Amino acid sequence: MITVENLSKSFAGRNGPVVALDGVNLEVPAGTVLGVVGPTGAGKSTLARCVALLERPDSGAIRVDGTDLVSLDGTALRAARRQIGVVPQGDSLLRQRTAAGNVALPLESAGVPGPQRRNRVAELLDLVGLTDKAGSYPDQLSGGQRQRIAVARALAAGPSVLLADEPTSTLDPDTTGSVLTVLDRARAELGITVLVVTHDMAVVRRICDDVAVLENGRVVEHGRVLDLVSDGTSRTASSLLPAVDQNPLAESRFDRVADIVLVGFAAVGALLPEATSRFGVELNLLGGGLTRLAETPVARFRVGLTGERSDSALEWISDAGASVQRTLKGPQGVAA
Ligand SMILES: Nc1ncnc2c1ncn2[C@@H]1O[C@H](COP(=O)(O)OP(=O)(O)OP(=O)(O)O)[C@@H](O)[C@H]1O
Repeated sequence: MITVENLSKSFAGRNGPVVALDGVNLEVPAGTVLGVVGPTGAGKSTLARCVALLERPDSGAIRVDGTDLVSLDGTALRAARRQIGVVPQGDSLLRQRTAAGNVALPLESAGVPGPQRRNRVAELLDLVGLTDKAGSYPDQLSGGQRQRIAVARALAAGPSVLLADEPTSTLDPDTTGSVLTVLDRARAELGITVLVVTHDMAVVRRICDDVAVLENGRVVEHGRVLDLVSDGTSRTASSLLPAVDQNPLAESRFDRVADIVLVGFAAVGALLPEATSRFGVELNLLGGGLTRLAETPVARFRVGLTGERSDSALEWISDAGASVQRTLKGPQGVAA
């Protein structure tokens, strides 16, 4: 479990201090993945560097399993660092070492004896699916394979927390998938707590349980991904859900127009037709579609309803477990 309490950090800038983090509070439950997103300069990397103990915050606390890392120094700090594996931004492997040699590095530094080290490296290469690349040099690996080796190296010392700063930013969508699978396996098979900094909402969609949005050094939204997508006021929701094209002309033909979000719904296909027959309304799909958030199917549809009992139909859909967000009330276009 990682807890960040009131964390602040400024840097000296040409025109005075630059506030990178301004009273950040976050919690990452043990064995979950938190995605930290936000625009360029929001403070994401600074947060990751502070949690990795590569940067000292000006104030605040960073607790890993209850211990405040900020208050540590000397031997205690070195021991705490071993609890935190870091996948740095960009290409970070040593060119003159093989894949196995890169993974072995932290074990060599920790003085782990040869036979034990070899076993551990073999386990880690297996975890990231690159056993057959043990003897390859970084230049002989693809970008995605290099990142998977960087993840294996970050896991070598047996950390309880893994930090990954933009682990997929230089990769194409296919290769991104293989790196995300490895991060997901680290959480699922080793029970590691993962904090991943990213610009890419596909990373959040694929592996994150929770998401935190940083802007100007502050957390402006934080919560479970599956809760946020059902929250009509969430700014993260629209970038995670299937897009809906705006079509005011088509929408104006209906008595009611609503966005309906269904999370983990096995009967997505059945709910809307049932509302139609129960309430005698005409219900038309105007846009949206299906996606997956990690393993959970999620749908967002924009629907247009015509008929006297349109409101009752929407209420019934909501009672059945969907999030119903009214976007238009009546053909005159008065917002609800
Ligand atoms: N070492 C430093 N010295 C001076 N200013 C810094 C330093 N590191 C970060 N900053 C400033 O702190 C702010 C936050 O930077 P940070 O790199 O944490 O943002 P970010 O959200 O990770 O951005 P990006 O998405 O571009 O990586 C920015 O204004 C940045 O210029």
